[in-house]
Amino acid sequence: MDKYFIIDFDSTLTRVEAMDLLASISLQGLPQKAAAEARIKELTDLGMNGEISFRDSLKERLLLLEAKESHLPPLIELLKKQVSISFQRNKEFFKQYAETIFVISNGFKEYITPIVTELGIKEDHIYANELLFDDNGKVIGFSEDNPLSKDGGKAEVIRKLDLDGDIYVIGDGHNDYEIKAAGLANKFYAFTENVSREKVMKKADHIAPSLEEVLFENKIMSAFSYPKNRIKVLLLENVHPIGVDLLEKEGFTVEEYPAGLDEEELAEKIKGVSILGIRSKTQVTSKVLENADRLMAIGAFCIGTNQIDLEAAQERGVAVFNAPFSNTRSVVELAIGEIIMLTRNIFDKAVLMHQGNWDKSASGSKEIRGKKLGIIGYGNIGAQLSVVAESIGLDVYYYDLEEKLALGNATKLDSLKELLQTADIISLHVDGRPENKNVIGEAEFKLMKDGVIFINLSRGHVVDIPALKSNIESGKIKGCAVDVFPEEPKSNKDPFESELKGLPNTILSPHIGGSTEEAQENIGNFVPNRIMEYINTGTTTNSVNFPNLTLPRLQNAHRLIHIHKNVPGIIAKINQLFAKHEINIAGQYLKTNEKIGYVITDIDKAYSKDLIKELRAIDHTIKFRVLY
Ligand SMILES: NC(=O)C1=CN([C@@H]2O[C@H](COP(=O)(O)OP(=O)(O)OC[C@H]3O[C@@H](n4cnc5c(N)ncnc54)[C@H](O)[C@@H]3O)[C@@H](O)[C@H]2O)C=CC1
Ligand SMILES: O=C(O)CCC(=O)C(=O)O
Repeated sequence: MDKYFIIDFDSTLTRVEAMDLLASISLQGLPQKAAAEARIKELTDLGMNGEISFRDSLKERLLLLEAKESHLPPLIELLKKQVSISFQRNKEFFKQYAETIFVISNGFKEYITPIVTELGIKEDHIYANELLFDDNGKVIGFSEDNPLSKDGGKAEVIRKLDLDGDIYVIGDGHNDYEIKAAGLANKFYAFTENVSREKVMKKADHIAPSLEEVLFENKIMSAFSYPKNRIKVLLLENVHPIGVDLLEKEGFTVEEYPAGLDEEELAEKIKGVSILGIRSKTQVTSKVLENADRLMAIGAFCIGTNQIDLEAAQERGVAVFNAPFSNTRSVVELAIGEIIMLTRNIFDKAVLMHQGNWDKSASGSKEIRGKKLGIIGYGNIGAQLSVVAESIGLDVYYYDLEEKLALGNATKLDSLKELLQTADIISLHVDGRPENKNVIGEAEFKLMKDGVIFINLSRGHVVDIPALKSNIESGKIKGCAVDVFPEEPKSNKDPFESELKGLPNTILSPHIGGSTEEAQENIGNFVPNRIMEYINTGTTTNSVNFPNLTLPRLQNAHRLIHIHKNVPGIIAKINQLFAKHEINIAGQYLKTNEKIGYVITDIDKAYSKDLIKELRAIDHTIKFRVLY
């Protein structure tokens, strides 16, 4: 049985309403332009929602237009650039199915024909209204004999076509739904790539945010192996709008949530989600991952990834990406600011001022020049702090578990003990790995100099809080800044509880070391791009738990992505299957880590479904997907 596709033009095949564009051309320079354009838009929407008769709406709109034949060529040029993105992507579909695709529109043939024939749609498969012109080329009306100039016209055209097969209507308006309502179509797809009309969507059999959705539903090969709108993205903790926008523009279905979620909530919410975006608060535990039935990637919109069970994610074939440098500078600037504030007792003095007390004295206030800054954890933040601190006169010492290049004049120390005994100011920049729990506790505070300044902008659990509190109270620590806490509120609405509240010369901040507009914008750009590269090409550059592979763009081939446990012989098995199915390998890329193997194979276009089944069935396969 043949499948016929009836496609609407305005706001479906093109991203715009052609009449709106025509109005902006024909009314150019006329005093009534703004008012006429607004009324045309209003009439279009009323017509699309079925709230006024179509013929009335068309008549009134044409009258407002002041259009001439000479306005058509520029209109056509503009419309050519406005073909809907997913239609542009799927030109192959229009060529292959030319015999069964019809465009039926209440717009006008004069501009529709040049646009849709370019896509490969046959001229005699275009049904639309026709303009009438006077001798001077002015538009004076439309052919009223044409059924498409009145309500129910689309149904009438289809009835006359008498198509023998299943009929699928793709459109954004009420008049498209009417074809189904008249019993003339098997399915009505509400096409929402350009506009979403609530009333129309409610009546649709299926919502199609892109043409791929329709093609996928009908098992027709499309530009993407899987419609992007079926990829559900869950973004928690107020990810920057740039990030949300990028993922939406890619065609994914994005759900946002302003706060973090606890384990139970996330374990429920994660079902059906393909991409999860979090910041530092949300714990992605193995329990959450057990329920993650469709998860492909996690984006940590921050630096730290200790909140994610990276090993469990890896074992389930879920790639994790973060933004390793996007907020580094912001943390460093806060550390520098706090070092100066604490060394000068500004925080306590400011509190006194707000209470009406004037305490002008130099006692206990010092310059930072020449003071010894001890950095624990000389990674990206520690090293950047080292450079900036040195440039304003601090004498830098550092300790790291790993061998790190000393920048500038910084002095590397061989033990934590040595660093604690040396520094006047200690700033903690270790990562949040579990082994770092209470890396600074009572014993470590004891080793510090009396009157030390202590700063923790890394993770809350790396410092023993009761020990910190008693050392501030005793005066051993003269000034302290803490930005991160073992327990942090899930959202801005939840209360903040900590033993550190109310202590002298202690700056508490709500985990905002990386919260600058610049950093959040950087992160909002960086992480979605890594995720999209992974989804679209398989590239894992910058993944924190997957073998890093940078792949070439896929050209005229299928890309098969196989993630498996790293046991001997898997590659041999994969390649035996290609040989058995006489598949030509265009390129193969492999990388492993301790736990998993990541193999990408580009093959010629043709392959059988059996090959895919057999590849999936190889023992120790974790995940498999096809890209084209
Ligand atoms: N407060 C905030 O808003 C922010 C906090 N952070 C935290 O800062 C941490 C550090 O960030 P980066 O410097 O970019 O990470 P990084 O991974 O580049 O550096 C961490 C360094 O700490 C070292 N290290 C780990 N444990 C250690 C230990 N026990 N003793 C000595 N050295 C140790 C590592 O070898 C590494 O060189 C992040 O993991 C994150 O938890 C990051 C950004 C913003
Ligand atoms: O801004 C955030 O949510 C987290 C910042 C942070 O701690 C990080 O980048 O690791």
